[in-house]
Amino acid sequence: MNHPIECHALAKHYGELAALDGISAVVPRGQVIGLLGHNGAGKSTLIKLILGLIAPSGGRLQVLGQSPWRAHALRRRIGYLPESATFYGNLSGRELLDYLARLKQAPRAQVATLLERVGLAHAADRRVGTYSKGMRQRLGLAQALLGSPELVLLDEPTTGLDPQATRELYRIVGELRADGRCVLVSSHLLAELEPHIDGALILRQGKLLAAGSLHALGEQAALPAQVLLRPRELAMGELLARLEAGGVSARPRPDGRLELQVPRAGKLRMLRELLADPAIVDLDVREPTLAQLYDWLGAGPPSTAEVAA
Ligand SMILES: Nc1ncnc2c1ncn2[C@@H]1O[C@H](COP(=O)(O)OP(=O)(O)OP(=O)(O)O)[C@@H](O)[C@H]1O
Repeated sequence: MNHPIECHALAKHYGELAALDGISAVVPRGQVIGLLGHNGAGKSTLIKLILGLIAPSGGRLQVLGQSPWRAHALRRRIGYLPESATFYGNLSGRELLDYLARLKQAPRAQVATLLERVGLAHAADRRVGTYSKGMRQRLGLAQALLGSPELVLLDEPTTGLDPQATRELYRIVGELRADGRCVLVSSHLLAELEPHIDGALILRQGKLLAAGSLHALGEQAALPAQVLLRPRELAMGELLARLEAGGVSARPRPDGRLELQVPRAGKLRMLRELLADPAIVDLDVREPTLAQLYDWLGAGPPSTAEVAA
């Protein structure tokens, strides 16, 4: 069966500039995939190509089994929340969704359900012009879900949302995944995004730097785990000396704990030894984060020399 998004050597040029430079990847059904990259890496260009708003300069792109360029009927099967959604402020939330449901040929009955789902039922009959930024973002999510799209594209979806609304948004994203939809989320907030995605597409200067499940990318990077130790009272010096004698370098932290970088290969053996050490009263293990993986891949912005080249 086709994947919701499949691209091969996909390219988009603006004159001399390769905004996308030969991207090959698939985005599977029933998964939430992070679309990551620094400013100007090519994320919005990829989203516009998927939506069929711009034509590729080369390569092949299939979205829900067809080429998206000028495929107007395909857009009804895709939900899209733009980075800063602007709405006609004189309509109420309900009127606006009613109007968009008609445009998208979505069942009008979905309007009330979606307003409820994004937590806007109480404000459904208020003018959108009176909505807060977070409320407008929720309305944007509701319009993206009209017509029960198979593919949902969310561009920086938590901009302007408070922590509770952010949790609610990711709860809905989780429901979409459970329902077999495919969700592509573009974001710079790696720590916020990490618990909610199955995998990532990481772009840098128009090229695909990495693609795959977070687990597979983590295995590939083989970054060390971070271990935090709390020594028994007055045992810090004794513990540090013992670790150093064993060839382990530890960094004392301002919170009174010791931080160790433990290579994946010897992790279990080292943890067993640490657990048996009477000078340690508490121990935390932290796996490498998406942000560390991102740095390891060198996904940051280009240097001045690269820009000049
Ligand atoms: N219409 C256009 N004409 C010329 N250059 C463009 C156009 N659209 C995008 N670009 C360039 O293509 C490159 C990729 O831009 P794009 O908007 O896809 O990046 P992005 O990863 O979405 O960045 P951001 O995180 O800032 O939104 C950038 O160098 C940008 O200046």
